[in-house]
Amino acid sequence: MFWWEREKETGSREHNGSPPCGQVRVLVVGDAGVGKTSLVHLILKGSSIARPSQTVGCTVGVKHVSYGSVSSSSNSIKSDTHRDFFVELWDTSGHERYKDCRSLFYSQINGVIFVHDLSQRRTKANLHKWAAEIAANGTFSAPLGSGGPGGLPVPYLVIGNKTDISAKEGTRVSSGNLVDVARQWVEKQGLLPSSEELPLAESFPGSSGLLAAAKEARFDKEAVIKFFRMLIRRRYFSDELPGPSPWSISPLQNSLHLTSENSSDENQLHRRLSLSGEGYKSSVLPPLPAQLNLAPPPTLYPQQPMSVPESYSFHRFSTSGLSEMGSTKSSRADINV
Ligand SMILES: Nc1nc2c(ncn2[C@@H]2O[C@H](COP(=O)(O)OP(=O)(O)OP(=O)(O)O)[C@@H](O)[C@H]2O)c(=O)[nH]1
Repeated sequence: MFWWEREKETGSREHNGSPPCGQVRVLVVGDAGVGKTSLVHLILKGSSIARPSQTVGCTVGVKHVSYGSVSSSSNSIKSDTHRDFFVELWDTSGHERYKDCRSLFYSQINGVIFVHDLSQRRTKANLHKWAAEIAANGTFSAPLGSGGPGGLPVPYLVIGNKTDISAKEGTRVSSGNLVDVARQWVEKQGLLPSSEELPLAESFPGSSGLLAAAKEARFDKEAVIKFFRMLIRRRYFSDELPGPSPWSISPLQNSLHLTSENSSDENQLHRRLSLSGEGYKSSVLPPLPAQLNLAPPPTLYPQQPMSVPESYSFHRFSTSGLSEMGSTKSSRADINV
């Protein structure tokens, strides 16, 4: 099954009377039960989901993200411009059952969010397989000049979930994954019908990581939004980048927890712009530089491939390096939501 979900808060709203003027597509992948659907819900709604059902195939959610820039005219007078964009979040099922068909959803990808369960080390190691699968079977929009993990040619973000049950790693096992194992066993026996309803949520300890994160506002929303904006910039504004990307800085600074690295104009931009797009006040705006020669697709489908010459070294928006992605060591560098 495949359906389209729009963000309720902003999806039906057209800021400033203008529809969003482009979109980027982000795949959300990881093993079954790591919390992809929960994460996407948190990103879209800003709240936790109590009992997510297992994703069947793929679910697409859409978030509005505003992107702006400070442009300089020839007479050195600066003007602010900003636009709304769709960020499509393609939440793909991590279940083995969909392995053969899920590459259907690996189409025109701008970026990838990898999710793993901090209490289940193998889910982090498996991210390499996910990266390789996507790299081998996907098509990409605005690809990087060189490949990342598994040859993945687009920026990615790694998110470690279930911090609440990973605290005593090694001494405690995620009950959620025990349930998953049980579910897989039951399915293999042919005992579980297509409804796939097992009471996953009820098996967890009282506080869930995402739930707690949502309640305590610990969710690093800004880092995620920054990732989305970076993808928007790459796709639609790449000709605004005169030199190396602000992300292509020394590896030591490649941390999602570091905001100091973002002393670029993009960070100032974040301060100026509302994350949710609220306060979007400007009237009719001139075309953005990249749009002068790029026609954004009028609808979400089909997304047109775009070739962007990558003459700069691009930083992957992840603090987990290739090797670490396959390692079992948990890293402070991941966003732990
Ligand atoms: N303890 C705990 N449980 C969580 C957390 N996040 C999600 N869960 C639970 O983990 C289970 C699986 O979450 P989902 O979001 O459906 O996982 P998924 O990765 O989308 O799973 P698939 O659709 O099967 O690929 C659900 O019962 C969630 O309530 C968390 O941070 N902590």
